[in-house]
This record gives sequence, C-alpha cells and structure tokens, in this order.
Amino acid sequence: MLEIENLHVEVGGREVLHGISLTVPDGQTHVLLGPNGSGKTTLLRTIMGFASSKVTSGKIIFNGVDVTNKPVHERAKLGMGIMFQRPPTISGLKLGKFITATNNIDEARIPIIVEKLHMTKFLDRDVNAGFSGGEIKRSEILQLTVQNPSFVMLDEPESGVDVENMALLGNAAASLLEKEIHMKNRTKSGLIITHTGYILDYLEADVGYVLIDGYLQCSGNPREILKSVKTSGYKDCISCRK
Ligand SMILES: Nc1ncnc2c1ncn2[C@@H]1O[C@H](COP(=O)(O)OP(=O)(O)OP(=O)(O)O)[C@@H](O)[C@H]1O
Repeated sequence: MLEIENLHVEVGGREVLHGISLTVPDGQTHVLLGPNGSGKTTLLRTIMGFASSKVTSGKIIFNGVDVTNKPVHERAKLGMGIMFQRPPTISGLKLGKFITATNNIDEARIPIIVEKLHMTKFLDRDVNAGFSGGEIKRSEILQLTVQNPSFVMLDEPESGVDVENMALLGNAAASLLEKEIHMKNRTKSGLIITHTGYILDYLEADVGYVLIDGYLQCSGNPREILKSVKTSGYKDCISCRK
C-alpha cells in the first residue's frame, strides 16, 4: 500500500530524515520507535504531505500513485489519514459538524461510534477547545474513524491517556485497522508511533522500526524490539549505528 524510497526531508532548513526506505503492504500495521527528536513525527507528517516537511529527494508511492508532491487534501482523498500527537484547536468549528462534513462511513454508524467513544457531549463544542489530553485522543480517533482512511497513521496514541481511555482508543484503532478480519482480506494498513507499546495490547503489529537521528536503524518483530528497548534503552541501536 505504501512505499517510501530513499526519502530525504528538511524541516526548518535542516535535514531531519536521511534516506528513509520502507514498505507497508496491504493489511499490515507497522510501528515506529525511537528516541525523542529522532524524526518520527516528521516522517508521518511528510507521508501526509504537510508543507513544513520539504522532501529534497526520494519518493512516496501510495497504492501505485506517486504522491510525493501532492498536497494534504489530495492524499486524504486517496485514503490517507493521521491522528496527531498535538492537534490544533479549531475555534468556530463544532466537532459534530466536523465529523458530519468529513464522513466516509454509513451515517447510521456515527451515533454508535460517538457513544462508544463517550464523545456525545463534545459534539457541540469547538474541535479540541479545552479538551483534556485523553478527550483530545478520543476526538482524534473519532474523526479518523468517520474519515475511514485506508492508510491509518497514529502519532503516539497513548500519550496522556488513562487505562480506561486506552482501552477505548486501542479497540477503536483495532477496529479502524480491521484487525478482526484476516490480513489478506483487510483493506487497511497502518503506521503507528509508540514509545510505550501499550497500543500493542489491543492490536497486533507486523513490523517494528527504530528511527535514530533520522536514520531507520533496524526493523524486526515489534514486540522483540520493544522488549529490547525497555530493557536497555536505545543505546544498543545507537552503538549499532556507529
Ligand atoms: N519547524 C521546525 N523547525 C526546526 N526544527 C524542527 C521543526 N519541526 C521539527 N523540528 C526538529 O526536527 C527533529 C525531529 O522532530 P520530530 O518531532 O519529528 O521528532 P520525534 O521523533 O517525533 O520526537 P518525539 O518522540 O519527541 O515526539 C527535532 O529535532 C525537532 O526539533
């Protein structure tokens, strides 16, 4: 579904990603780990097409289409969606109106999903205005669920989320990624940034990567990578790079 070829990206006049290549096949979910500031969010924002990320060389191919120079809204139309780490507040736009405008699912399902995510009382509030950390994450996964993208990017879905909200969020993400059906029948794929790996309690991931200083250092079984990082931090990955 997604192929990234030798991607070099500058942010604020400095190269942050130095030749990233990866492929996420149909039906698979990959996770991205790495220390703070290593370029994980930049990679997701570049895939989504935000102008702040300047691609200086390399390609992003989505379902066979070269999207490297396409704007965000065209990538969204093609089926890409992102859950932000720190989404903006949108003053003057009610959440209820927003999800109706961006809806790509059977309308009858919306109230059920809203209820499941405990978001009913937020529908008449401006998007993210005064929402708590956990409420923002539920709002984000609600927006993504109704947008119904085929390529789902989640940027640190766990941060600031309590145990009960984590279950709501994790189950919603699993459902969005069609984890209840066999991989070969899925129409969805995903790329998830995680520091803690809590999201893996709710959905299986197929491949994990470690990004260090803008280089994809290694890839492999996500749980094994996470275990190693939890035991010895990123020092082995860093020494591996030197
Ligand atoms: N607009 C900008 N101008 C200058 N530098 C930037 C800008 N945006 C991001 N950066 C820098 O790019 C680097 C990568 O940032 P990024 O947010 O991608 O890291 P990350 O791996 O997602 O970190 P974290 O785990 O802390 O969220 C950081 O050093 C950051 O300060």
